Amino acid sequence: MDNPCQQNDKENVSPDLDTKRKDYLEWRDYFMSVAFLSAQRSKDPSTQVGACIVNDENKIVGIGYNGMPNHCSDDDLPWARKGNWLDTKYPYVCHAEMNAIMNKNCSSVSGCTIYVALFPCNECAKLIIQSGIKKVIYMSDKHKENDCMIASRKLLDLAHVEYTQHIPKHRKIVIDFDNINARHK
Ligand SMILES: Nc1ccn([C@H]2C[C@H](O)[C@@H](COP(=O)(O)O)O2)c(=O)n1
Ligand SMILES: [Zn+2]
Repeated sequence: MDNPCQQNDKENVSPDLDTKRKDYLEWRDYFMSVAFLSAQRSKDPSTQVGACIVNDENKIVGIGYNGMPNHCSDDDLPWARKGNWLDTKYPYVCHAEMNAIMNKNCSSVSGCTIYVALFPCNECAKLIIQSGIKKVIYMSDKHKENDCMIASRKLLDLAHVEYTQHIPKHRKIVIDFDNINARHK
């Protein structure tokens, strides 16, 4: 007798639902996406950066984005890029890498990898080195020629911290809540 719960009618079996997915997110795209999702929390009007720290078991141990320090209202501090230095965001804003390291949910990030949207500046390179992070995976190196980035590479090289540009396998990753809601109705 046919079991009504068992989908054994060949015509009703969708090959896509019986076979392991092939287009799932591989680890690197996944962690870089987490960094980019975190960047969406940033209130910086011009550049939103996210960072995600991962241990050698592929577990996320820290996430951060660029923003003003804790207890310093981001309504009271400037977000400008130009003008008197003290009236710009630069002396105040905490970089994504710093926040990811400070937000760590384990005792140490030694030996971990940090995924970050932009190549780390020299100040973040120092934090990365001191925290024991061993690998930087970045998406963009658009300020490559700046002195800060030259200093950063010098420090990372001396400290034997590897850095690699991420080449995504998935060209586009979309979270479409409307579509998700429609499919779950
Ligand atoms: N690796 C980086 C590079 C930059 N940031 C932050 C710092 C600022 O909030 C913003 C850069 O501003 P811009 O000069 O492009 O207006 O991005 C970071 O968190 N991590
Ligand atoms: Zn930085």
